[in-house]
Amino acid sequence: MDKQQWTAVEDYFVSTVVGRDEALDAAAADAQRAGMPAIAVPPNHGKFLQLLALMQGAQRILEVGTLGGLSAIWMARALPDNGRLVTLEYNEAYADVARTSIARAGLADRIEVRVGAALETLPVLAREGAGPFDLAFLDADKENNPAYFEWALEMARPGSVIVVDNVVRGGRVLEADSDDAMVQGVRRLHTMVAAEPRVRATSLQTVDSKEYDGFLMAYVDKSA
Ligand SMILES: C[S@@+](CC[C@H](N)C(=O)[O-])C[C@H]1O[C@@H](n2cnc3c(N)ncnc32)[C@H](O)[C@@H]1O
Ligand SMILES: [Mg+2]
Repeated sequence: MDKQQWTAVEDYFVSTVVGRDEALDAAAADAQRAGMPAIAVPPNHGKFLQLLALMQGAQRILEVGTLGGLSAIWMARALPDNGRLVTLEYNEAYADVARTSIARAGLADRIEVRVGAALETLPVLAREGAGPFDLAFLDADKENNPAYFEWALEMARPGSVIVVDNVVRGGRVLEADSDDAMVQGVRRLHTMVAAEPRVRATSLQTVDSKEYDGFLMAYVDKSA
C-alpha cells in the first residue's frame, strides 16, 4: 500500500459519493497558480467537514488557517442563509486568493476571511462575542495548537465540535524528544485535551493523496 493506491482510492470516492464542485476545483487551481503549498484538505476530508457541519446544524463555524479557502468553502456549503463562517489567515496574499474563490463559490455573504496572526485575531473574535461556534476547524501552525484549542473551547457551547487537523506528523507524534516544534505542538495538544474535563475526544489516522495523516476530534460536553 502506498500513496499511488491511496490516491486512486481517494479518486474513486471523489468520483462517486463525494462528488465534484466546479467552484472548489477552481479554488484548488487558483491556489496552485498562486504558489500555495499543496496542504489543503483533500475533497473527501472536506466533504467530511461539511457533513460534520450539517450534523451539528451549524450556524457559526470557526476556522484557523484559510490557505486558498477550500476547507472554508466545503464547510460553508452546510450553512443556512443566515449562517456565518469566520476563517483566520496570517498571509494577506493567500487571504486575497481565498476571498476571490469564496466569492466565485457564491459564499461571500457567509464567509469572512480575517487577516492576522490567529493568536491576535482569536481574542478579538472572543471580545466581539462572535461565538458560540458550533464547529471549529483548527488547521494552521501546529506549534500553536494548544492555544488555538483553548480559544475554540472558550468560544464553544456544550455540543460544539472541535477538529484539529494533521496530528500524525508522519508518525513523529510518537517522538517525545522531537525538536520539531509542530510535533511538540501536537503532543502538547493531546496532553492538554486528555486532561480537559469539558471535552470527550479521539484522534484518527488517515491515508489519502496527502499520504499518512490524521485529525483530532473533540466534543464539548460540559458547559464551556
Ligand atoms: C494547512 S493550511 C490551511 C488549509 C486549509 N484549512 C484547507 O484545508 O483548505 C495552513 C494555513 O495557516 C496559515 N497560518 C500559519 N500560521 C498562521 C497564524 N499564526 N495565524 C493564522 N494563520 C496562519 C498559513 O498561512 C496557511 O495558509
Ligand atoms: Mg490540514
